[in-house]
Amino acid sequence: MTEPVTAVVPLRDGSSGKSRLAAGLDAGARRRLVVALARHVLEALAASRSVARVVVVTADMPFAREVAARVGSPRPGRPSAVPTWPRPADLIAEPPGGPGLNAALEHARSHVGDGRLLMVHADLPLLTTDDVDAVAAEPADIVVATDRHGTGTNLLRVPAGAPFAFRFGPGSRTAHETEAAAHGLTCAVVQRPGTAADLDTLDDLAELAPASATRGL
Ligand SMILES: Nc1nc2c(ncn2[C@@H]2O[C@H](COP(=O)(O)OP(=O)(O)OP(=O)(O)O)[C@@H](O)[C@H]2O)c(=O)[nH]1
Ligand SMILES: C=C(OP(=O)(O)O)C(=O)O
Repeated sequence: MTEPVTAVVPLRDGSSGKSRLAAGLDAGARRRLVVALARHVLEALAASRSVARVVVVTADMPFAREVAARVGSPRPGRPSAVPTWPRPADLIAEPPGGPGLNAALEHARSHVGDGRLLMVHADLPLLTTDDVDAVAAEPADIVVATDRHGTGTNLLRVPAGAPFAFRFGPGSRTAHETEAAAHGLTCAVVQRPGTAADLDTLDDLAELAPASATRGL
């Protein structure tokens, strides 16, 4: 039996995110996409056996509440991913004017207790419960689920109390491996279709558009 994780989902505000799509999608379309992607990720986490608690850390509480309220509700023509919503996400406000993703995750870590944390980006349209359970079960101290290029980090599992600094950003896969080694922690790198496909660019959108979380947008 896998020791459960607390999933931590960083969610940027409702207007500035997905800026790399601005050349092809207007602000309203980007917002709808961010909502659909985040909803998909939160539903996958909620339905995963290995997730005990879901936390969203955000600078935009009204937006996060709007996203969380849609989780588990039926979509027209599609069965609900979570027929009975088992665990609503807890929302944590990051400090105003905070310097970005790593600081937001650090803030979330200081608010959740012991155990194992699983940081999960909110832009993974193919993420499944099996993916989440596989990352949770990986036998290592640190688990990096890298992106399709093998250079980034889409999910990161850490022991809550470990002296491990988050290094999300360009080259974060290597940075996280280096950080693990510096603290004598074992590190596994995983790459599965559902964990590797993050939607950042217009090319990603074209490729992933038929996926469940982005279909029809
Ligand atoms: N709470 C919080 N989450 C963030 C922040 N920056 C990015 N995120 C989240 O981190 C994850 C990865 O985001 P990125 O792909 O780096 O950024 P993005 O806003 O989605 O897209 P770009 O604007 O194109 O970089 C997504 O879940 C974002 O919502 C931040 O400053 N605070
Ligand atoms: C933040 C990261 O990725 P992206 O901005 O591409 O989502 C990362 O890979 O560490």
